[in-house]
Amino acid sequence: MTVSVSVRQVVGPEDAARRDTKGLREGFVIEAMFQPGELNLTYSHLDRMIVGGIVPTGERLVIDGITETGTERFLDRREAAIVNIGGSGVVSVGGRDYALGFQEAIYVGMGEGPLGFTSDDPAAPALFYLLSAPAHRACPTVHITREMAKKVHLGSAEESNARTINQYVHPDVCESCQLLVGLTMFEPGSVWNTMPAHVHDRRMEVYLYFGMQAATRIFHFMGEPGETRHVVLKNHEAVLSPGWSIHSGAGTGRYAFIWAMAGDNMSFTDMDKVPMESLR
Ligand SMILES: O=C(O)C(=O)C[C@H](O)C(=O)CO
Ligand SMILES: [Zn+2]
Repeated sequence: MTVSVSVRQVVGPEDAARRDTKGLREGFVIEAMFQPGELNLTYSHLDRMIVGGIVPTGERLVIDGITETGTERFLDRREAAIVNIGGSGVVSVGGRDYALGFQEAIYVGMGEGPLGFTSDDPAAPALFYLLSAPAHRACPTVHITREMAKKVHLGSAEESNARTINQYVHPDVCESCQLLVGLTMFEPGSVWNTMPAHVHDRRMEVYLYFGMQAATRIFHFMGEPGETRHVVLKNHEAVLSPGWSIHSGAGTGRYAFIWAMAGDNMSFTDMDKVPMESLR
């Protein structure tokens, strides 16, 4: 079993504004993360967030150590959150097993590990989405159910953006050092996320779009408010968002997404709203 790790360097706003579609995708989009039997990680230099897709279909997949962190064990100086967006499965943390159903999550504190991943049914495998950021203290490992998530209702049918933000890793749900993770779901017919748009230079963010039909596409908007660009994303593609970039999308059909942030604070509402007149 191999853990594949690709590294993404930081792209600045002037560079991003000059890139063509291919260049934007190379800098920001994470494709083909979820592959049967594979454990694929992307190490982003945006707040050193690691983003991964893990699909166990046979032997247990394990993350113990990766050379990119320069530590003996993966979580020696990191925390992690794992959300299951597939069939039921088990995440083992230092030998303790946690059964994770669809849209259940686990927060894993610094110093824990190794992390093991199995699916209950290899024909309907678990799809484990992993996020990990540097940590400075050991917070307790917590199994987070859908019911435990803090719910925030936003938007309206008139604005095509009625949605519920489920906050999984959030100070009101469980302790963490800098990770914030949640899952946003839409009312039928609502297609817009995060519009009006915002930026938060204090925290990077990464979106994973999922729950889509094969032909559904997300037009994901990024860039500085006065220099917006878009990338077209399909099911299970993720997009990195630096602090200077808006991160908003519209889907051609039903979808949901997982957002995750790391940076200087854990205040979800600390965001700079972008007036519509500023968008170009
Ligand atoms: O639907 C939304 O709006 C979101 O989910 C927004 C993200 O949570 C976000 O951008 C937090 O900063
Ligand atoms: Zn945001």
